[in-house]
Amino acid sequence: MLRFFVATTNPGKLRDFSAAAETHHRERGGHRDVNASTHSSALSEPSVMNQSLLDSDVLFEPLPGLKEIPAPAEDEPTFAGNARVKAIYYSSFAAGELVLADDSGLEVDALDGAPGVRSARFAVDSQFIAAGIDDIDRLNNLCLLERMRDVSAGQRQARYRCVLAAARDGACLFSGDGTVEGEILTAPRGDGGFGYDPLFYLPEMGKTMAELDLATKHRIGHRGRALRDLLRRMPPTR
Ligand SMILES: O=P(O)(O)OP(=O)(O)OP(=O)(O)OC[C@H]1O[C@@H](n2cnc3c(O)ncnc32)[C@H](O)[C@@H]1O
Ligand SMILES: [Mg+2]
Repeated sequence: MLRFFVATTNPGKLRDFSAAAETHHRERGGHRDVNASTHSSALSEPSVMNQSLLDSDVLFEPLPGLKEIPAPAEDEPTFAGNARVKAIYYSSFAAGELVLADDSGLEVDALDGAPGVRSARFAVDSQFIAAGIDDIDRLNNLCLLERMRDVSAGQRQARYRCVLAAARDGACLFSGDGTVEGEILTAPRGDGGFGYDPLFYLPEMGKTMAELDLATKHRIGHRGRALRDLLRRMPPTR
C-alpha cells in the first residue's frame, strides 16, 4: 500500500484524488486479468511505472489535523515553487509520512497568462466585488467573465496547469506536472467539478470540465496528468 497524505484545503482537489485512487485500484484488477480484451491506461502505465507501484494500491488521505494548521504563504512565482513550499511545510506535521501538495491554476492567453499562480485569489486581487456573493469560486468566475467581456470567440484559449510535489520530513522527494488545453466560455455550463470548471470548455469533448464525470476528468485533466507524471518519476525504493 502506497499512502500519500494530501495537504490541500480544497475539497474539490481531494475529490479528484479519490477518483484517481479508484481508477488505480480498478486498473490493477484489469492489469492482472490476462483475458481482459481492453486495458485502460488512465493511471497505470506498465511500460513506464515501477513494479512496486503496480503491485500497490495507492491511497490518498487528507493530512490529519490540516484544519488546525496555519496555511503557508503561496508567494512563489511558479506552480512548481508553490507546490514544493507547501509539500515541505506540511510534511513537518506528519513525521515519516509521504505528504503530497498541489499547486494549480488557470492561464488565459488573452490575459497574458493570468490568473496563473494567483488563480485562487483572482477576484480578491482584482478588487472584484459582487454584492451578496460569498462563494469564492463563483466570485472568481464572475471576475473572469468580466475581465474577458471584450475578448472575441477565437481568442479565448486557456489552460489548466497542475504541479504536484511529494515531501517527507522536510525534504521534497519528487514532483510531477500536467496541463490541459481549453477555452473560456461566455457563460457557465455544468454543475460538477469546482473552481473555474464551469467556464473551462474542452473542444474535443464538447463539454466543460464541470460536465465531466470524475474518472474522465482524471483521464484528461491537468491533475490526473500531473499525478501520472509524479508516479512515473517516483524512485522504485521509497
Ligand atoms: O492551496 P490549497 O490548499 O491546495 O488549495 P487552493 O484552492 O488554495 O489551491 P491553489 O492555491 O493551488 O489554487 C488553485 C486555484 O486554481 C483553480 N483550480 C485549480 N485546479 C482546478 C480544477 O481542477 N478545477 C477548477 N479550478 C481549479 C481553483 O480556483 C483553485 O482555487
Ligand atoms: Mg492555495
